[in-house]
Amino acid sequence: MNTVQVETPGGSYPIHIASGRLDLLGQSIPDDATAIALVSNPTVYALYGQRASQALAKTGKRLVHIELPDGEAYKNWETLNLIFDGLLQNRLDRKAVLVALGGGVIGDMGGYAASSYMRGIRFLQVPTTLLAQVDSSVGGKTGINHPLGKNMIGAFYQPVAVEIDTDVLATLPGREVAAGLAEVIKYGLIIDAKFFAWCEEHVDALRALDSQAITYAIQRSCELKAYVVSQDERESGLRAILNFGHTFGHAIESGLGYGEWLHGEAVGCGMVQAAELSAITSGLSAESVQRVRALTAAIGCPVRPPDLGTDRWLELMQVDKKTEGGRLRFVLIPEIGQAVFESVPAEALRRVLDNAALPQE
Ligand SMILES: NC(=O)c1ccc[n+]([C@@H]2O[C@H](COP(=O)([O-])OP(=O)(O)OC[C@H]3O[C@@H](n4cnc5c(N)ncnc54)[C@H](O)[C@@H]3O)[C@@H](O)[C@H]2O)c1
Ligand SMILES: O=C(O)C(=O)C[C@@H](O)[C@H](O)[C@H](O)COP(=O)(O)O
Ligand SMILES: [Zn+2]
Repeated sequence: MNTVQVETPGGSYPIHIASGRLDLLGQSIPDDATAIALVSNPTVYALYGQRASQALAKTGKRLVHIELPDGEAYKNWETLNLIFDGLLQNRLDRKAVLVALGGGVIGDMGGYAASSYMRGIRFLQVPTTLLAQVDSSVGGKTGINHPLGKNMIGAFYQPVAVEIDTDVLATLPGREVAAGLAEVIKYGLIIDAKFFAWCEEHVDALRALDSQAITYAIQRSCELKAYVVSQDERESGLRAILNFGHTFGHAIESGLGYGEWLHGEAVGCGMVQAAELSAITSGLSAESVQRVRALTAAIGCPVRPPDLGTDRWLELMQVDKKTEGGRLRFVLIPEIGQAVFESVPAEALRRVLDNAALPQE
């Protein structure tokens, strides 16, 4: 088993990465827990609910299951309330532990519910998508979407542990694998050029979920994310680099309606746009932009942005949480493996967005 440790003011916890972790979930439930709420959706529960329940039942604690509808379109207030309904109807107290079993949608909503139920109960992240294993389960960003903007309501709230069972990726659709790989290559682009080059070399193995390659990619991603969030839990500086490609990506997600493009697909395309912007404003070479575009396409993500129209793009991006005093700010990469956080001249941004309006080839 590989273990990566996260150390933040809001909590320190292990990320366990191995085959078969699902059968050992009970080990991560604190001894003084009074009950366990297993939160998942019908897709994940049908595949892994029984195994997770059996492992949790070994603690001897009362176990209740709370089922949420599946999909990004349901990452909202109404669904969040279903979690509170389930916790209250089952009379779970302050010493209960919430277990989020699923992808990033379940993890973000489960974590946010845990942050505010009775002003905070403990929670365990059990990520079952590649994206959730390499990114969303780590670092304590929790929350829901608003029709006017992505992840607009939420809290920083750290789990007690992250349990990553690499076996569960076997049932993941190819499109979801591609979406997860987008966040993997993001780490290479912002902080580890050697890892980016490794991803280029191993792209076929990664797409095929080759066990050695994917386990290394998960571990390296978790190490890099743990390093960043341990430095800056609440995004007062460094952590913003994890948002590379997201100003464009979140605009795609909310502009098209949540769920049409997967989060990882939108981020993949957004990283290509952010690389183009970096070439105009921050000296990224044309060859490096081409490497970003080629690897994004090779993992199976779209590289051609949807034509939202430049004005609509600008309106959608304005909602970004990094905006200060109406001024948009971007994570840019002067070279692969290095990131800076800056505002850009309006003209440079327009050039990138106007490109998004070119006719399809
Ligand atoms: N908190 C963070 O730091 C952070 C980071 C990145 C992304 N996010 C958020 O995460 C969400 C995206 O997460 P996601 O990509 O995991 O999407 P998701 O949670 O919607 O899961 C994708 C699909 O895969 C299914 N699924 C899950 N595990 C499966 C498995 N093992 N086999 C088969 N199907 C499975 C799900 O039911 C769902 O239909 C977005 O809302 C995004 O904003 C948060
Ligand atoms: O953990 C972070 O910090 C990130 O930015 C990771 C992103 O991949 C993730 O999509 C996150 O949810 C975006 O956060 P937001 O604050 O831009 O909504
Ligand atoms: Zn993301």
